Amino acid sequence: MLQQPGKPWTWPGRSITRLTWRSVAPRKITMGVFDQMMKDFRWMLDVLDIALVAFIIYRIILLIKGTRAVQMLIGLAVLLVVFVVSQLTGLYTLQWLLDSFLTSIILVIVVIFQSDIRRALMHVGRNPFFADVSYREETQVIDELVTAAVNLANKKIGALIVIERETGLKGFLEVGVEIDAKVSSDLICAIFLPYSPIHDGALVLQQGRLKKAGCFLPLSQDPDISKNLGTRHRAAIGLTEMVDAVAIVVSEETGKISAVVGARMTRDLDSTSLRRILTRLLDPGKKG
Ligand SMILES: Nc1ncnc2c1ncn2[C@@H]1O[C@H](COP(=O)(O)OP(=O)(O)OP(=O)(O)O)[C@@H](O)[C@H]1O
Repeated sequence: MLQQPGKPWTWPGRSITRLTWRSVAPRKITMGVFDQMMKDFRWMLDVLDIALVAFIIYRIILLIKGTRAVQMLIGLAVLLVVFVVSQLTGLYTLQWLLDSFLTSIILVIVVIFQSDIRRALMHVGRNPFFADVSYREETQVIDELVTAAVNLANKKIGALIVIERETGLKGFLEVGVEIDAKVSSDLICAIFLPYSPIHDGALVLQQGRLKKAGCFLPLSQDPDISKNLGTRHRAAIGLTEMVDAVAIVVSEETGKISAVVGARMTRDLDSTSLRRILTRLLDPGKKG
């Protein structure tokens, strides 16, 4: 572009005025048509907008149903009601206090619900457990897991078995020992025998196979967990707070079998109830 003293900016051979008029005029017409279209179909966008927000709220409710997050949400709702009441009644100090708290509410929500948010975001990277396995093999895997858990429980041998579902477990497998074997109850029992060098830690299943043993999982920091539960159970809860995996825990102390998913533990299972839970959660026959 060139500029001579006292003259407008020019592109070689054209003045800016002409260039601007030519380019803007058709754009004005296009914008007019676009605006009109947006006005005509506004109701459609409104319906889409409401449907999307309803869907997001529905998914959030499904995600937090039955978790600690519900109690915290109720707590936040109570604070909101107190804030409105303090505004209506003119309780200025209380109003100021709650106002300062509620202005940073987004930050508070992110901190309180960090594990739920992490779990929801991780859901995006889908990686179904039975992606490359036939239906017959799928039910066989569940049978082998149930047999192993029952055998270990009968002998009061402690075990922690983690089954990956849609969320990848790669980040938790760094310290484990590679196995990559077909799922067999005998092999699972052998891994957890007290003299086995890899009996400590968790056995992890991925894509229908025994992938790694001796894996170290994050321990839950939840203060509400019963004091009777030690680190094996806490590790199962800790992992499932973060990912959608299923954990089977066999207690060395009591010989009881538990299944943990979404940080919720179902205790004292027998072979029938464990099979039912695994069949529901792993959903054999359904491909992702
Ligand atoms: N962070 C962890 N990740 C994986 N496995 C763990 C972890 N912490 C402990 N374990 C396993 O749990 C075992 C200790 O279990 P502990 O007795 O503390 O727990 P527990 O929940 O009381 O189980 P149990 O009822 O079997 O005694 C360890 O030997 C180890 O195999």
